[in-house]
Amino acid sequence: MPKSTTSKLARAKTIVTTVGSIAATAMVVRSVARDFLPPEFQEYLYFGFTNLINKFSTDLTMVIHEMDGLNMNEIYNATEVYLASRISIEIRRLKVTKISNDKMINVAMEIDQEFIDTYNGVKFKWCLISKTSPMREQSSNQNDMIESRSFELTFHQKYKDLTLNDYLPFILNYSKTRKQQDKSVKIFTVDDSNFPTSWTSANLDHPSNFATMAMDSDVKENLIKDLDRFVARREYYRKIGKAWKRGYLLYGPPGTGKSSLIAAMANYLNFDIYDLELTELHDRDAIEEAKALALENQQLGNVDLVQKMTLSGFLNFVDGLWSSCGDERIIIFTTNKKDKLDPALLRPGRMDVHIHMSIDKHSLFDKIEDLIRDAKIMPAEVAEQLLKNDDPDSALHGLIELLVVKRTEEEEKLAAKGMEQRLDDELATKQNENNQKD
Ligand SMILES: Nc1ncnc2c1ncn2[C@@H]1O[C@H](COP(=O)(O)OP(=O)(O)OP(=O)(O)O)[C@@H](O)[C@H]1O
Repeated sequence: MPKSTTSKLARAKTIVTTVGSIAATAMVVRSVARDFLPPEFQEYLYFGFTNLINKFSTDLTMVIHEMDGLNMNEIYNATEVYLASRISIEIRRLKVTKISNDKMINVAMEIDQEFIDTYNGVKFKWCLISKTSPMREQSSNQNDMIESRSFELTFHQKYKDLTLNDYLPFILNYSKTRKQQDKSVKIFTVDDSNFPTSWTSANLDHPSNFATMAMDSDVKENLIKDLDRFVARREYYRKIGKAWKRGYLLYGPPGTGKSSLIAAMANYLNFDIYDLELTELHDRDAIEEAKALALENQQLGNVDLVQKMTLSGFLNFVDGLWSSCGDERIIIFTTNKKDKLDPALLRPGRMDVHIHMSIDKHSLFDKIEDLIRDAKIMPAEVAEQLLKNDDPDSALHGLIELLVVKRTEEEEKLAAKGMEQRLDDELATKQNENNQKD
């Protein structure tokens, strides 16, 4: 190897070793300082050190604190979610958690770990920092400490606009979509037994989905298309200046699947349900509070319609829900008696899609009813035949064929019996005649 190359390599090796040992020393100093120095002095050292480095650096660091006063910082939460999905094997320490309703194990960055993310070809360095300081105001005990966490985001200062206008909004959007995908669907009901009225929640865990719903296949297909169109149209609603909301009315006799369809829609969209039974809200205050709660939280609301409220009171209630700003909301009204509702309620804008949940019979049911009366068949044989085919029409046609066979067999049996009887009768008559002759 030429001498110059060897010396260059040696120099590079020295630089790498030096940088490595400086980094290692900094880590050791940082943890020793945390263990032995008072927090105020740690802070002083930390800022002195970062100021010194900043004088020579072209980097910019943004600090994203977990809390802004008493409020959670949305960017901090979003960053946690985003980094959890991006952190790779380069990270040596990870935080692993699972809270009871979570579907999966959550992995997150641990304190003092660093991660380099690349976005649009630009490198962004993330580090999770934790600081403790005495709880002076809130606690009487001088030794009580409070922990505050923050992410530090470091990048070349020329990318400040890209970071604020593209990278951070991208992280916010990503985390929102991710949370939506990972969460369990919940059902919230109003608890007005206490004051103030509040929502109580439970996991929906309803097995209903579009595959299990027995309803007209065209109506089902149109409903799925309508929901898909609605959730994809955020920008469209904004452009035309309309609140991003859609109203559905499910009507039909009790037990025809209205509640099941709501569960199927919630499971399909992964939306929470806020269930408002207006009969259970007895006084005006409770209704007003339920409305306020719905405005804050509602994503997919089910309102059971009753006739107890005045029309103007009800319109006020519905329009209040509609006029709230915020993200996508679907409100589903259910009733057993659509004809009793005022047309003002039914107009598009309040209830955009009307779905009749009925006990309509399949066109082949009458034929089956006729055949089954005459055919001698056991219920287990009917069930066995229906299970042979997934397609309802083919399954019913199969059953009809089986019933025809059974009926023919029965007719043949009866005919044979009839013939036997006739022969017996004829024989008996002949014997009688012979006896009389004798
Ligand atoms: N069309 C349907 N498809 C699938 N299951 C149905 C259907 N209709 C009724 N069911 C079944 O019948 C039961 C009662 O249905 P559901 O509670 O959804 O009816 P509903 O119309 O909401 O009744 P109500 O008006 O009394 O609240 C559920 O367990 C559901 O599984």
